[in-house]
Amino acid sequence: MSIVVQNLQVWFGKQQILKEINHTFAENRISAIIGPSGCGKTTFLKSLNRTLELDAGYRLEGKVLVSGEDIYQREAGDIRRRIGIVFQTPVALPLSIKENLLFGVRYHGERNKKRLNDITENCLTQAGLWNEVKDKLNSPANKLSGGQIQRLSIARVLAVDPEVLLLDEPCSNLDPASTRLIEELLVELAKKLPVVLVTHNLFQAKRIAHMTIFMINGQLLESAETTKLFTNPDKQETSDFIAGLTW
Ligand SMILES: Nc1ncnc2c1ncn2[C@@H]1O[C@H](COP(=O)(O)OP(=O)(O)OP(=O)(O)O)[C@@H](O)[C@H]1O
Repeated sequence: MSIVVQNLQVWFGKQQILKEINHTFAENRISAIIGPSGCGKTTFLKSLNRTLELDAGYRLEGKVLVSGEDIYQREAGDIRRRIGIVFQTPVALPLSIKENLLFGVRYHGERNKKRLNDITENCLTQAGLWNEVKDKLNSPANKLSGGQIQRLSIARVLAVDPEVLLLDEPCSNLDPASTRLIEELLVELAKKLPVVLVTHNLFQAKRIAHMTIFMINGQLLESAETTKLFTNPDKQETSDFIAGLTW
Protein backbone atom coordinates (compact mmCIF):
# COMPACT_ATOMS: atom_id res chain seq x y z
CA MET A 1 0.00 0.00 0.00
CA SER A 2 1.52 3.30 -1.06
CA ILE A 3 0.13 6.82 -1.39
CA VAL A 4 0.97 8.65 -4.57
CA VAL A 5 0.51 12.42 -4.61
CA GLN A 6 0.42 14.06 -8.03
CA ASN A 7 0.55 17.82 -8.63
CA LEU A 8 -1.36 18.56 -5.44
CA GLN A 9 -2.34 22.21 -5.03
CA VAL A 10 -4.56 23.73 -2.37
CA TRP A 11 -5.98 27.20 -1.92
CA PHE A 12 -7.89 28.78 0.95
CA GLY A 13 -9.78 31.61 -0.69
CA LYS A 14 -7.24 33.39 -2.87
CA GLN A 15 -4.21 32.23 -0.86
CA GLN A 16 -2.34 29.30 -2.35
CA ILE A 17 -1.26 27.00 0.51
CA LEU A 18 0.16 23.95 -1.31
CA LYS A 19 2.07 24.26 -4.58
CA GLU A 20 2.48 21.37 -7.03
CA ILE A 21 3.38 18.67 -4.53
CA ASN A 22 4.53 15.35 -5.97
CA HIS A 23 5.50 12.53 -3.66
CA THR A 24 5.12 8.79 -3.05
CA PHE A 25 4.72 7.57 0.53
CA ALA A 26 6.08 4.04 0.47
CA GLU A 27 4.73 0.95 2.17
CA ASN A 28 5.87 -0.04 5.67
CA ARG A 29 7.64 3.25 6.30
CA ILE A 30 7.35 6.12 8.71
CA SER A 31 7.53 9.41 6.82
CA ALA A 32 8.04 12.60 8.79
CA ILE A 33 6.95 15.99 7.42
CA ILE A 34 8.98 18.89 8.82
CA GLY A 35 9.20 22.57 7.99
CA PRO A 36 8.64 26.05 9.42
CA SER A 37 5.39 27.02 11.05
CA GLY A 38 2.68 27.84 8.51
CA CYS A 39 4.46 26.14 5.57
CA GLY A 40 1.45 23.86 4.96
CA LYS A 41 2.31 20.60 6.78
CA THR A 42 -1.12 20.12 8.37
CA THR A 43 -2.90 21.13 5.18
CA PHE A 44 -0.86 18.54 3.28
CA LEU A 45 -1.65 15.84 5.85
CA LYS A 46 -5.36 16.64 5.85
CA SER A 47 -5.47 16.53 2.05
CA LEU A 48 -4.27 12.91 2.22
CA ASN A 49 -7.56 11.65 3.71
CA ARG A 50 -10.09 14.33 2.74
CA THR A 51 -10.26 15.79 6.25
CA LEU A 52 -9.39 19.08 4.55
CA GLU A 53 -12.90 19.24 3.17
CA LEU A 54 -14.22 19.77 6.68
CA ASP A 55 -12.63 23.25 6.53
CA ALA A 56 -14.67 25.80 4.59
CA GLY A 57 -13.31 27.71 1.63
CA TYR A 58 -10.66 25.32 0.34
CA ARG A 59 -10.01 24.40 -3.29
CA LEU A 60 -7.89 21.47 -4.35
CA GLU A 61 -6.33 20.36 -7.63
CA GLY A 62 -4.25 17.29 -8.39
CA LYS A 63 -4.55 13.69 -7.31
CA VAL A 64 -3.98 11.51 -4.26
CA LEU A 65 -3.88 7.84 -5.27
CA VAL A 66 -4.22 5.01 -2.75
CA SER A 67 -4.00 1.52 -4.22
CA GLY A 68 -4.13 3.28 -7.58
CA GLU A 69 -7.53 4.90 -6.81
CA ASP A 70 -7.96 8.66 -6.67
CA ILE A 71 -9.35 9.29 -3.18
CA TYR A 72 -11.15 12.42 -4.47
CA GLN A 73 -13.24 10.21 -6.74
CA ARG A 74 -14.39 7.93 -3.87
CA GLU A 75 -16.81 8.37 -1.00
CA ALA A 76 -15.25 10.74 1.57
CA GLY A 77 -16.43 8.84 4.70
CA ASP A 78 -14.97 5.59 3.43
CA ILE A 79 -11.66 7.31 2.62
CA ARG A 80 -11.48 8.77 6.15
CA ARG A 81 -11.94 5.28 7.60
CA ARG A 82 -9.30 3.75 5.33
CA ILE A 83 -6.82 6.56 5.94
CA GLY A 84 -7.03 7.32 9.65
CA ILE A 85 -5.85 10.58 11.20
CA VAL A 86 -4.78 11.42 14.77
CA PHE A 87 -4.58 15.07 15.81
CA GLN A 88 -2.26 16.99 18.09
CA THR A 89 -4.53 17.33 21.11
CA PRO A 90 -5.43 14.04 22.78
CA VAL A 91 -9.23 13.84 22.65
CA ALA A 92 -11.37 11.72 24.95
CA LEU A 93 -15.05 11.71 24.07
CA PRO A 94 -17.33 12.01 27.15
CA LEU A 95 -17.75 8.23 27.19
CA SER A 96 -16.14 5.19 28.81
CA ILE A 97 -12.74 3.94 27.68
CA LYS A 98 -14.38 1.07 25.79
CA GLU A 99 -16.98 3.29 24.10
CA ASN A 100 -14.25 5.75 23.07
CA LEU A 101 -12.40 2.89 21.46
CA LEU A 102 -15.53 1.57 19.71
CA PHE A 103 -16.88 4.94 18.58
CA GLY A 104 -15.82 4.65 14.94
CA VAL A 105 -16.51 0.92 14.78
CA ARG A 106 -20.10 1.43 15.93
CA TYR A 107 -20.48 4.37 13.52
CA HIS A 108 -19.52 2.04 10.69
CA GLY A 109 -22.22 -0.42 11.77
CA GLU A 110 -20.52 -3.21 13.74
CA ARG A 111 -23.02 -4.69 16.25
CA ASN A 112 -21.63 -8.17 17.02
CA LYS A 113 -20.79 -8.27 20.74
CA LYS A 114 -17.96 -10.79 20.52
CA ARG A 115 -16.45 -8.94 17.59
CA LEU A 116 -16.67 -5.63 19.51
CA ASN A 117 -14.95 -7.22 22.54
CA ASP A 118 -12.21 -8.69 20.34
CA ILE A 119 -11.62 -5.32 18.63
CA THR A 120 -11.42 -3.63 22.04
CA GLU A 121 -8.75 -6.00 23.34
CA ASN A 122 -6.77 -6.17 20.07
CA CYS A 123 -6.62 -2.44 19.48
CA LEU A 124 -5.85 -1.49 23.06
CA THR A 125 -3.11 -4.13 23.04
CA GLN A 126 -1.68 -2.77 19.78
CA ALA A 127 -1.70 0.73 21.27
CA GLY A 128 0.16 -0.57 24.34
CA LEU A 129 -2.75 0.39 26.61
CA TRP A 130 -4.50 -2.91 27.39
CA ASN A 131 -2.65 -3.74 30.60
CA GLU A 132 -3.19 -0.22 31.92
CA VAL A 133 -6.95 -0.11 31.29
CA LYS A 134 -8.29 -3.68 31.07
CA ASP A 135 -9.76 -3.51 34.59
CA LYS A 136 -11.52 -0.18 34.04
CA LEU A 137 -12.91 -0.34 30.51
CA ASN A 138 -16.22 1.12 31.66
CA SER A 139 -14.66 4.08 33.49
CA PRO A 140 -14.74 7.56 31.93
CA ALA A 141 -11.89 7.98 29.45
CA ASN A 142 -11.30 11.58 30.49
CA LYS A 143 -9.80 10.32 33.77
CA LEU A 144 -6.81 8.92 31.83
CA SER A 145 -3.53 10.83 31.47
CA GLY A 146 -2.79 12.85 28.31
CA GLY A 147 -0.41 10.17 27.08
CA GLN A 148 -2.96 7.42 27.69
CA ILE A 149 -5.69 9.43 25.92
CA GLN A 150 -3.39 9.93 22.91
CA ARG A 151 -2.76 6.17 22.77
CA LEU A 152 -6.53 5.66 23.07
CA SER A 153 -7.02 8.08 20.14
CA ILE A 154 -4.61 5.98 18.08
CA ALA A 155 -6.39 2.78 19.17
CA ARG A 156 -9.74 4.32 18.14
CA VAL A 157 -8.37 4.92 14.64
CA LEU A 158 -6.85 1.41 14.49
CA ALA A 159 -10.21 -0.08 15.50
CA VAL A 160 -11.71 0.68 12.07
CA ASP A 161 -8.81 -1.15 10.41
CA PRO A 162 -7.18 1.67 8.43
CA GLU A 163 -4.76 1.09 5.57
CA VAL A 164 -2.73 4.21 6.34
CA LEU A 165 -2.14 6.15 9.57
CA LEU A 166 -1.65 9.95 9.54
CA LEU A 167 -0.62 11.84 12.68
CA ASP A 168 -0.38 15.60 13.23
CA GLU A 169 2.16 16.34 15.98
CA PRO A 170 0.80 13.53 18.17
CA CYS A 171 3.37 14.03 20.94
CA SER A 172 3.49 17.82 21.19
CA ASN A 173 1.43 17.85 24.39
CA LEU A 174 3.07 14.81 25.98
CA ASP A 175 5.90 14.20 28.44
CA PRO A 176 9.06 12.32 27.34
CA ALA A 177 7.90 8.96 28.75
CA SER A 178 4.54 9.12 26.92
CA THR A 179 6.32 10.32 23.79
CA ARG A 180 8.61 7.28 23.92
CA LEU A 181 5.61 4.93 24.19
CA ILE A 182 3.92 6.55 21.17
CA GLU A 183 7.15 6.42 19.15
CA GLU A 184 7.57 2.70 19.94
CA LEU A 185 3.96 2.15 18.94
CA LEU A 186 4.45 3.93 15.59
CA VAL A 187 7.56 1.89 14.83
CA GLU A 188 5.53 -1.31 15.43
CA LEU A 189 2.56 -0.07 13.38
CA ALA A 190 4.77 0.90 10.45
CA LYS A 191 5.58 -2.79 9.98
CA LYS A 192 1.97 -3.17 8.82
CA LEU A 193 0.91 0.14 7.26
CA PRO A 194 2.39 3.43 6.06
CA VAL A 195 2.66 6.03 8.83
CA VAL A 196 2.87 9.75 7.97
CA LEU A 197 3.79 12.04 10.83
CA VAL A 198 3.88 15.85 10.97
CA THR A 199 6.35 16.86 13.66
CA HIS A 200 8.08 19.98 14.95
CA ASN A 201 10.46 17.76 16.86
CA LEU A 202 13.46 17.15 14.61
CA PHE A 203 14.84 14.65 17.13
CA GLN A 204 11.63 12.68 16.82
CA ALA A 205 11.93 12.61 13.03
CA LYS A 206 15.54 11.44 13.38
CA ARG A 207 14.61 8.77 15.92
CA ILE A 208 11.75 7.07 14.13
CA ALA A 209 11.22 8.24 10.54
CA HIS A 210 12.61 6.25 7.64
CA MET A 211 11.94 9.13 5.23
CA THR A 212 11.77 12.84 5.96
CA ILE A 213 10.09 15.50 3.85
CA PHE A 214 11.06 19.16 4.18
CA MET A 215 8.39 21.70 3.25
CA ILE A 216 8.69 25.44 2.90
CA ASN A 217 6.17 28.02 1.63
CA GLY A 218 3.71 25.34 0.53
CA GLN A 219 6.30 23.48 -1.51
CA LEU A 220 7.86 20.11 -0.91
CA LEU A 221 11.44 21.25 -1.22
CA GLU A 222 13.25 18.01 -0.50
CA SER A 223 12.55 14.44 0.59
CA ALA A 224 15.09 11.76 1.36
CA GLU A 225 16.02 8.92 3.68
CA THR A 226 16.08 10.55 7.12
CA THR A 227 19.81 10.02 7.67
CA LYS A 228 20.62 11.59 4.33
CA LEU A 229 18.29 14.55 4.83
CA PHE A 230 19.75 15.32 8.25
CA THR A 231 23.41 14.78 7.37
CA ASN A 232 23.72 15.70 3.73
CA PRO A 233 20.68 17.59 2.42
CA ASP A 234 20.67 18.74 -1.19
CA LYS A 235 19.19 22.18 -0.53
CA GLN A 236 20.67 25.05 1.44
CA GLU A 237 17.24 25.89 2.93
CA THR A 238 16.96 22.36 4.38
CA SER A 239 20.45 22.61 5.82
CA ASP A 240 19.67 26.00 7.40
CA PHE A 241 16.38 24.77 8.87
CA ILE A 242 17.96 21.68 10.40
CA ALA A 243 20.80 23.74 11.82
CA GLY A 244 18.24 26.09 13.36
CA LEU A 245 19.75 28.97 11.43
CA THR A 246 16.49 30.26 10.04
CA TRP A 247 12.87 30.30 11.09
N1 LIG B 1 -9.17 26.44 7.36
C1 LIG B 1 -8.32 27.39 6.91
N2 LIG B 1 -8.77 28.53 6.36
C2 LIG B 1 -7.92 29.48 5.89
N3 LIG B 1 -6.58 29.37 5.95
C3 LIG B 1 -6.07 28.26 6.49
C4 LIG B 1 -6.90 27.20 7.01
N4 LIG B 1 -6.10 26.20 7.48
C5 LIG B 1 -4.83 26.62 7.27
N5 LIG B 1 -4.82 27.83 6.68
C6 LIG B 1 -3.60 28.60 6.32
O1 LIG B 1 -2.77 27.74 5.58
C7 LIG B 1 -1.40 27.99 5.88
C8 LIG B 1 -0.73 26.69 6.27
O2 LIG B 1 -1.27 26.22 7.50
P1 LIG B 1 -0.89 24.80 8.07
O3 LIG B 1 -1.62 24.64 9.37
O4 LIG B 1 -1.08 23.77 7.04
O5 LIG B 1 0.68 24.98 8.35
P2 LIG B 1 1.66 24.15 9.26
O6 LIG B 1 2.94 24.03 8.53
O7 LIG B 1 1.01 22.87 9.68
O8 LIG B 1 1.82 25.11 10.51
P3 LIG B 1 2.23 24.80 12.02
O9 LIG B 1 3.56 24.16 11.99
O10 LIG B 1 2.26 26.15 12.67
O11 LIG B 1 1.15 23.90 12.60
C9 LIG B 1 -1.39 29.04 6.98
O12 LIG B 1 -1.18 30.30 6.36
C10 LIG B 1 -2.80 28.99 7.55
O13 LIG B 1 -3.20 30.23 8.04
